[in-house]
Amino acid sequence: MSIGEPFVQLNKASVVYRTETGEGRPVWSDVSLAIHEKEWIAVVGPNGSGKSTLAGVLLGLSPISEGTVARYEGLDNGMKGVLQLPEAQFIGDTVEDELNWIPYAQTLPEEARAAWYREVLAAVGLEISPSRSLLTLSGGQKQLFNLAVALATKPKLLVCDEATAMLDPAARMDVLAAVREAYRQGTTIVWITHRLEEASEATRVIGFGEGRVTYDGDPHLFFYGEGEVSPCEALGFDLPFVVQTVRHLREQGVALTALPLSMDELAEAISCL
Ligand SMILES: Nc1ncnc2c1ncn2[C@@H]1O[C@H](COP(=O)(O)OP(=O)(O)OP(=O)(O)O)[C@@H](O)[C@H]1O
Repeated sequence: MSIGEPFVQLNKASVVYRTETGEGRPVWSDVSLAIHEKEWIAVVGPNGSGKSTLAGVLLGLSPISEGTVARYEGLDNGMKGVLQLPEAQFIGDTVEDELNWIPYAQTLPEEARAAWYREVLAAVGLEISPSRSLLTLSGGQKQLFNLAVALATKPKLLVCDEATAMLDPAARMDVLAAVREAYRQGTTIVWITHRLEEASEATRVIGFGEGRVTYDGDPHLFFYGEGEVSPCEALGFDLPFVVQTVRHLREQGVALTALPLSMDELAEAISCL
């Protein structure tokens, strides 16, 4: 891979779905974007704005109607998706069946596998028996397991579509920790989410709305903006708690030198006052 060559590149891409009556319904059009190694991209936008469609296009599961999509050849099997219906992605019957499909599992001697299963499951905070039938897992457990399987393949590019949608707050923290660790180890992340606070660690935010990309750039600028209305608010979202707090502080005449996005960053900025 030459330096700067993107993993995936969309050029003037559009997606049109056919309706029941045969008409074309555009989801988004004229989308040009490139996903580079070492990025952590949060994709946000209202319901129906086409975020899952983007996931499908990136993963090569959905066709585009116009424009081009190019994928870096060296990605090979190094691209993984964690999609909204986890069970649709399972191929095995049990936890261990599913994990045994991963090529690395096949290099492990039988005696080493149990420890590896535990490690893979623990990465997302799952404590389930390897012999458990996948059908008996709860919705949240299926979602966690699907992510665990994707992470265990150590993908170069991981595309997650609402991977925390069914999770309780503690499990959500576990998932974010696991994704943070994968990112630290070199996995490029595309993170589609409705929870804006999950965009706080991203290196870039892409906002979808009104059938197009409305924002593509720095997360701080997305949330704080430059004018009265930030790009986040322009998409119809309430600002996350941390950003609202900074705004209130500003209104009280307290100006922070940093623009925090997470609670930890907010605490640090306040401690510097
Ligand atoms: N297979 C399909 N056939 C026809 N229309 C579709 C199909 N898949 C999605 N759509 C339509 O395309 C639009 C975008 O859907 P998509 O699921 O990509 O949005 P989204 O931003 O992920 O939404 P959400 O946040 O609700 O998950 C919606 O209007 C949806 O109804």
